[in-house]
Amino acid sequence: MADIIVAIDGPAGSGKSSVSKAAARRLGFDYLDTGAAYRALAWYVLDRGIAPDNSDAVLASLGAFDYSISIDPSEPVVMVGDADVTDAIREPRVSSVVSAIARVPEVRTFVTGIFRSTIDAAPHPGIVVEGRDITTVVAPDADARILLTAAEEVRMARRSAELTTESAADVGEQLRSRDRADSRVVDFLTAADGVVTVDSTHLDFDQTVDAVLEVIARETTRTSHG
Ligand SMILES: Nc1ncnc2c1ncn2[C@@H]1O[C@H](COP(=O)(O)OP(=O)(O)OP(=O)(O)O)[C@@H](O)[C@H]1O
Ligand SMILES: Nc1ccn([C@@H]2O[C@H](COP(=O)(O)O)[C@@H](O)[C@H]2O)c(=O)n1
Repeated sequence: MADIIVAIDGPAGSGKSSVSKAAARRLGFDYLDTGAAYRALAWYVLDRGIAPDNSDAVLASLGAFDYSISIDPSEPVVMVGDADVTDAIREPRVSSVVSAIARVPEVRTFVTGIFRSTIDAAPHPGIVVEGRDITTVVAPDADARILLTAAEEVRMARRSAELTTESAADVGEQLRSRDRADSRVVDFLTAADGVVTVDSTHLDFDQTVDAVLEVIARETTRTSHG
C-alpha cells in the first residue's frame, strides 16, 4: 500500500484531474481518477442498451462489468473488458448520464471497493486520488485532504475552452446540471473538518499545482510528526 494518500475532491471543471495528475508526476506518486470508474460504468450501461436511470438493471449489470484503470499519471488508460474507453468516457453522451449511475448507493459501494483495492495495491510511495467523496468516504484518513475549487464562471470558461465543438452556453449548462445532481448525493462544495481548500479562481494552472503541492508538503509533515 502507498505510504502517503492524498485525497482531492471538488466540483466539475475545478481542475481535479489535470492538477492531481501534475502533482502526482512531480511527486513520483500514482494517480487515481475515481470519476473514470463511474464514467466507464455509464459507458458500459449505454453500450448494453440499459436505461441509465433503471437502477435495478444497472445493478444487475455490475457482475459482468470488467473494469481496469492504469494509475500511471502520465498514461491513464481506462479499459472495460477489451475496449479502451479512455476517450469515449469523456464524451457528452456519457457525461450527461453519469450522475444517474453515481446516485445509486449500491453502485457507490461497489466502486468504492475497487478504489480501496487499487489504493492498497499502488506500487509507488504515494497516490493522489481525486473525485467527489474521497476526503469524506473513500479515504477519510488520507494524509492530505484537499477541496479544489474555483468560481463557477471560471470553471465554465476553462471547460468551454477545451470543448470547442459545443457552445459555451451548452457547456456551462452541462457543468451546472451535473454539479446540481451530484451535490444531492455527496457534499463536495464545502470542506469537511480537516480538509484544506485550494481556490484556483485567481490562479493559473502552474500556480494551482504549486498550491496543492504546498498543502501536501505541509499536511504530510504535520501528520508524520503526529
Ligand atoms: N488553475 C487553472 N488555471 C487554468 N486552467 C485550469 C486551471 N486548473 C484547471 N484548468 C483547466 O481546466 C480544465 C478542467 O480541468 P479538469 O478536467 O482537470 O477538471 P476536473 O475537476 O477533473 O473536471 P471534471 O470533474 O468535470 O472531470 C482543464 O482544461 C484544465 O487544464
Ligand atoms: N468520487 C466520485 C467521482 C465521480 N463521481 C461521479 O462521476 C462523475 C464523473 O466524474 P468526473 O470527476 O470525471 O467529472 C461525476 O459527475 C459524479 O457523478 C462521483 O459520484 N464520485
